[in-house]
Amino acid sequence: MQFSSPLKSNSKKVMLLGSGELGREVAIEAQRLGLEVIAVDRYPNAPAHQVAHRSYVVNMQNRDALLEIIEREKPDFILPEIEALSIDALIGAEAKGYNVIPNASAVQKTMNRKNIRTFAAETLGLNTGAYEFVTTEAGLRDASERMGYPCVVKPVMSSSGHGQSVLKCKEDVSKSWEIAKEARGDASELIVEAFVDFDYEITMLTARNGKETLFCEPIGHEQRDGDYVFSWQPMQMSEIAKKRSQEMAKAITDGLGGRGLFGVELFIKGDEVYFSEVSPRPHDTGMVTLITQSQSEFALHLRAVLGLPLGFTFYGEGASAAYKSKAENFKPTLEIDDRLFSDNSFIRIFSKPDTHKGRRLAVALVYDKAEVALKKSRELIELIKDV
Ligand SMILES: Nc1ncnc2c1ncn2[C@@H]1O[C@H](COP(=O)(O)OP(=O)(O)OP(=O)(O)O)[C@@H](O)[C@H]1O
Ligand SMILES: NCC(=O)N[C@@H]1O[C@H](COP(=O)([O-])[O-])[C@@H](O)[C@H]1O
Ligand SMILES: [Mg+2]
Repeated sequence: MQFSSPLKSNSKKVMLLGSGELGREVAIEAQRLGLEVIAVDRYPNAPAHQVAHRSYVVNMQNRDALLEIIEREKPDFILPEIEALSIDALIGAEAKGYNVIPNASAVQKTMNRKNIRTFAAETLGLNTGAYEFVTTEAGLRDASERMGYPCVVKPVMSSSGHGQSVLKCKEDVSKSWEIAKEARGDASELIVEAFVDFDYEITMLTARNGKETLFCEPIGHEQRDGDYVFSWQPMQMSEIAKKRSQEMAKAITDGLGGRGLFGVELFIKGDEVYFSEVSPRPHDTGMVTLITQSQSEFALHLRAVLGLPLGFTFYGEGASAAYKSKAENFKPTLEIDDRLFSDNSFIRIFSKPDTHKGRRLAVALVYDKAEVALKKSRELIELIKDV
């Protein structure tokens, strides 16, 4: 394959739609391969804006605004980095011959929990917990009665736990309805899921380059309020659960098609595997691969997109811990203890231009036996403070 220099008439261009911490790592890997990087997001000075050749600020849910930037830049690859995008723009771009990663239909399915759940469970026949969709508070009340308590309520379009709640009893219905409404606006739907009492949950990073499918070692993770706080790799699993997880990851990624890396989220109970959801792009819990693999999930994403070989070396076990802001701040400043800068631990700061309570600002990475690394990352993350 030929690799040109950026900013030339024959440059290869990648356009990131979403320029957060995950996009920033993709942008850095793209720069390393001589690609020209265009970073788009809804606010200025987003993390990937700061390392791209050019950046744009636009309402990415506006079809015309997004298509205008695509037509102006004519990227070789369009890499969706978040879910909240105008799908009409992506379908339109694909129809005009643009290469949307992994493809517009996969983006459309995965951005909406109803689409991906019915595709996985009903079209592909993958094992999931019970689920129903509702559009009214009365519908939610009835569905949760049928489902039993606890059950999990989520807007069909949301991520990082926004609008999500666990319904523990009948009396929680109104509260859950309100929580979901705040995050979803008023036009959408909710999924009511039976609570899966799993032993542990994993992300199976799965890359497809058009010729082969490659799996990373399973990543274990811990979530709080629907958002990741700790992840470690590898997650110790029985051989049978690991094999079933890979089979499920293969089935869902084959079903979605296209090239790129996917984060397949699975719940494991004993040897039983439940499909939860899938990101058609690098996954936040996969930031641990920045320290465990010769080719991180971000590097593998680009290799897959470009159709390059997917090999990599697993350097060794490790863990990651997300640092979330404690307060609103227009000048985010972190006080980080020297103990984070050790032989086998370090920190990546995302450089977000402003922050609010709960916004993820940095990740601590520890290279050690997974159990030890996780314990250490729990301690180290406490040594960071908002100033
Ligand atoms: N049906 C369920 N039973 C038990 N736990 C659940 C269920 N659904 C979600 N959870 C828990 O909540 C977490 C977040 O759920 P989910 O992945 O669906 O939300 P999300 O907002 O898409 O998160 P992200 O964007 O960070 O992946 C899961 O990783 C899991 O820990
Ligand atoms: N689980 C999805 C996920 O981790 N997405 C990552 O968070 C950014 C948004 O952060 P922000 O809300 O702080 O702008 C996204 O741009 C992406 O990098
Ligand atoms: Mg998830």
